[in-house]
Amino acid sequence: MQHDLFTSPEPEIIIACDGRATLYRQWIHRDEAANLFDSLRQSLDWEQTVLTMYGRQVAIPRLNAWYGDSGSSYSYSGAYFDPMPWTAELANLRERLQAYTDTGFNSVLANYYRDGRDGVGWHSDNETELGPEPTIASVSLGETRRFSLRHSATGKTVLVDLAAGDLLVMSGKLQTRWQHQIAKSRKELGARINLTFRRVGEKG
Ligand SMILES: O=C(O)CCC(=O)C(=O)O
Ligand SMILES: [Fe+2]
Repeated sequence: MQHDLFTSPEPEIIIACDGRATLYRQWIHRDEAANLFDSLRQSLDWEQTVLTMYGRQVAIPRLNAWYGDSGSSYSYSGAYFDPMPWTAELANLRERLQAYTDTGFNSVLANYYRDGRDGVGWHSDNETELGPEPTIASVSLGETRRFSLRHSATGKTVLVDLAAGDLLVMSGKLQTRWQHQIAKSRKELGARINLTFRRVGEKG
């Protein structure tokens, strides 16, 4: 059974004001996290998204892939994604996350940071399709990277290093009151995969 591949760590409350961020360190056991990283790196259909910004074509500094139920299409910084059907591994993770967080997820955005030069700039996951107070479950695999959260009104910043197997659950008003990023780094860093499970509303 898959059950012993997952742990039940004590939650660490990262943010409890103007939204919630809760960290479950090593939610996936180290060995299993390493296997999953290798497998997803090879099996997911990684794409280079190119956005049009101020009339120029800009390749975002990471690869990504979008999986989900059919109908859960999603726009992200002006790019449209139609999800690919769930792979067995992603479907299995979704099942575990749904049971663990008591939330329904219909899609997952996978990000692949090849090295320290890849990252994601300050943003909120506040697209209307996600609804006003989305619960987003973020699973990290591979290299440890620093995740920063910044409170929009006060500028208060909270830093958390996300390591292989860690689960971060963001909910409540977090996506309206806070922004987050994975800063680029000058350090020699290995590759990292992050999976953000989301619930996207059906579009009319
Ligand atoms: O890589 C991460 O930990 C965060 C990714 C993220 O913020 C996003 O996909 O919206
Ligand atoms: Fe995000």
